[in-house]
Amino acid sequence: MKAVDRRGEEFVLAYVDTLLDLQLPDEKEKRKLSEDEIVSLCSEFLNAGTDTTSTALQWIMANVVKYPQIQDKLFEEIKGVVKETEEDVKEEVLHKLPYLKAVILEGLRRHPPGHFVLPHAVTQDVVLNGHVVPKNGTINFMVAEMGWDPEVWEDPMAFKPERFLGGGDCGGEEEGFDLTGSREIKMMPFGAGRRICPGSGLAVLHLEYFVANLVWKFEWRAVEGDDVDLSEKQEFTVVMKNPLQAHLSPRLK
Ligand code: HEM
Repeated sequence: MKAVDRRGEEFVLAYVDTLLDLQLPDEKEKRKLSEDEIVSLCSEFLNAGTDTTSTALQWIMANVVKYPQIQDKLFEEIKGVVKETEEDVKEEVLHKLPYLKAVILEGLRRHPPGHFVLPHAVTQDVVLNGHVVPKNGTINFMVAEMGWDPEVWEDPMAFKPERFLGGGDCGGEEEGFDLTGSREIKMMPFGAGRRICPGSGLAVLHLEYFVANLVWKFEWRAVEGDDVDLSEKQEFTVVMKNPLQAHLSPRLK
């Protein structure tokens, strides 16, 4: 846990350092950022980083509870690389858990916390599929719809982590699935291009780390008579309309 915390802390400090060095681009206004501006950027940064990650975590755990065979497979995979007496799944072993990575990617595809990115503007008139987008026009991207496109994804509304293991929709890409969209865009839960989420690496690390440890330490079961409901509700992010309820039993003796 400490190692992951430290990575988060280093990341935030590096971001604040960047802000302190930042010069506003307007020649007339060239100056360092004020204290208020830094506070507001830090607050934006913390908001952008916490609600998104915790929402994604809840959606992923909801599917882990709804589909016990996915949870069993995850547990078996972790058991293959972590000693039974070991209390934590350490950050260093996460790269040996491809099924865990597939579960996280499937969670971000099926339940992206943001169904849109932040508003963008075009810098010149653009014609897209016969439609003119005028200079300075605001545009956005339907992130969720991209991940649910039946022309790209087979049985898109099903939660099937296997599709990221090669041979499926993602066809065994050797370098792993391209979440940044630099090779091609099949889904973009973090956006794409110059304004892509700067916290995506940290977010995926957190999700892998938390899901691995939650499954390693506890057996998660649905509350009797309560089928996990995957209905959505729009808040700051798209959250579970009926938040996840589960019975947890410690696995470690
Ligand atoms: C699962 C977790 C997360 C998701 C799904 C997510 C998603 C996104 C998306 C879609 C954008 C907008 C990209 C665009 O407009 O093209 C964004 C921007 C941003 N995210 Fe994340 N994010 C997550 C976690 C984080 C974390 C952990 C941090 C920081 C620690 C963070 C910091 C930011 C910041 C500062 C921006 C604004 C970037 C800019 O405007 O240039 N995000 N994020």
